[in-house]
Amino acid sequence: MALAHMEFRAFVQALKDDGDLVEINEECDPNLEVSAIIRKVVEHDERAPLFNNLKGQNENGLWRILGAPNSLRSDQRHRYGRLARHLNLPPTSSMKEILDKMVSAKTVAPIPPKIVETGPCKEFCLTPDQFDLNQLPSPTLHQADGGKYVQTYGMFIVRSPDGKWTNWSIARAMVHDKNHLVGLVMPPQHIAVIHRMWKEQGRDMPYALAFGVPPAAIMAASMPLPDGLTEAEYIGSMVHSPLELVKCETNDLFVPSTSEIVFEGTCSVTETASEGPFGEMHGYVFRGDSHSMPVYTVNMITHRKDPIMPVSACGRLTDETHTMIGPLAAAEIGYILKSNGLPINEAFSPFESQVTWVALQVDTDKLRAMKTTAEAFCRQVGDLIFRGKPGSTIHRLLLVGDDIDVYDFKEVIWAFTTRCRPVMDEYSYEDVPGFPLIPYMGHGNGPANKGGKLVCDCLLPVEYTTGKNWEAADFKGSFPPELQQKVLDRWQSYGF
Ligand SMILES: Cc1cc2c3c(c1C)C(C)(C)C[C@@H](C(=O)Cc1ccccc1)N3c1c([nH]c(=O)[nH]c1=O)N2C[C@H](O)[C@H](O)[C@H](O)COP(=O)(O)O
Ligand SMILES: [K+]
Repeated sequence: MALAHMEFRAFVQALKDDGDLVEINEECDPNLEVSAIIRKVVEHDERAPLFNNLKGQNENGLWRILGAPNSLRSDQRHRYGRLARHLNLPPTSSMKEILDKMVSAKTVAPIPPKIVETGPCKEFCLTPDQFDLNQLPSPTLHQADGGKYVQTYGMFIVRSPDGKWTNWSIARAMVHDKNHLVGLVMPPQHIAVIHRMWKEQGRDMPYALAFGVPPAAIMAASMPLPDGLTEAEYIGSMVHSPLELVKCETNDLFVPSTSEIVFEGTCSVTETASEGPFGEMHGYVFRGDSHSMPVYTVNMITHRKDPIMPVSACGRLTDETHTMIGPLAAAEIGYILKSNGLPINEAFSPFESQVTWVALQVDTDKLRAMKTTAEAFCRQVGDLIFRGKPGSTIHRLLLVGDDIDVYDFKEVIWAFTTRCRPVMDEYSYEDVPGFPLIPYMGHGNGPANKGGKLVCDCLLPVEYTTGKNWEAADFKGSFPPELQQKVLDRWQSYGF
């Protein structure tokens, strides 16, 4: 058995070995029942459900469903265990260790993938006359959704017309008819950038949609890596070994050879259909919230025996749209700020902000050496992030001092509520792209796609000049270390 981060099926086995899997063998209905179970799981950080017996499975077991593939564990010591298993890290890894791993490949040479002749994903091949996406167990995830969102944790593979750039990303798609999907293709996402390139040439865009890819790959697919970067090479250097890819049957794209299921086809650059509404990552589904989006033709399905379809039933906390989209954007944002010489130690997107915020821990010694002002510094940070793609889903950047652990929301909200004077310490951005999925944008009072962003300065003025002039009125901040140690040593004997 391969390693969990390199093969999806090994990943599922690793969850089972961790006691982090519930195998449901009684028949479940992909119409809402499966998603209701997944929603209850992710709202309580329960074990991941593997649905082995779905209504609509075909004679070769196409398909089973793994719900909550990258959500949280209830045991605080293994809270991010499922994310860690995606990256071959110990299940006790912290979010910092996970995000550092995602950024680690930036400073090493890319390792190109290895092309292999065939692989498990080729065990079965179905032409359009042999499948009907409406008869297969495509799940309906929320009762108000506009369709069956079969694609929520698969990986789109698209390539620029000149062949130089192959992008891997997660973007949602729902069943349109027996062998068509309609999917969200939204600027500034790379799938939209590449789709535009094909549109300008008047040619439909070849795509592959691989489900149950190597977990390390799906993590990079969900990260806003630089334009032009081919994720396959990035992942290779991140895991220190080439990914094994196999050629599609109906186009020249390559997919991970151990993928559970592969849809191959072309994405129209002219034909659109109604996409949505969809129960989205900020926790809402608005009736009537549908838009014209490109139609994908499915020209072939290849798959393993008894394949597993991963499903992210997204919405309110805490599912893959929170554990991945925010944190991975924060990792890229932190990297951009550091590589521009700004004194940033850590970056994280708090789940409690519905991943609309990124908190940035500032190295205040280096900040003071800059002899800058709050306004100048905040504008420097805001201009770098809000005018770039990685910040596109983030609407608040919080600058906090070195005493604040950005991975702990209690710390972040304490600094925000006590050190950032509303309005005066906030620097607004109304002339930058906005994220329309956030309800106050897409269903609010202002333009859906523009503005509504802030840099919030949660550093007190002294932190820019002479340094912290306060002590925290708490156990660690207001008592001599030896007394703290004495109290800790005697805690039991006191009677606690
Ligand atoms: C982990 C996850 C991620 C996304 C999405 C979902 C999940 C589980 C689902 C499918 C559940 C929900 C869906 C969304 O509705 C959320 C969303 C997020 C960002 C932009 C639009 C929608 N979505 C998604 C997403 N990107 C989108 O372009 N339409 C999408 O449909 N993303 C984010 C996207 O993968 C990241 O932004 C990557 O950086 C994109 O790669 P690059 O373009 O940077 O190379
Ligand atoms: K990506």
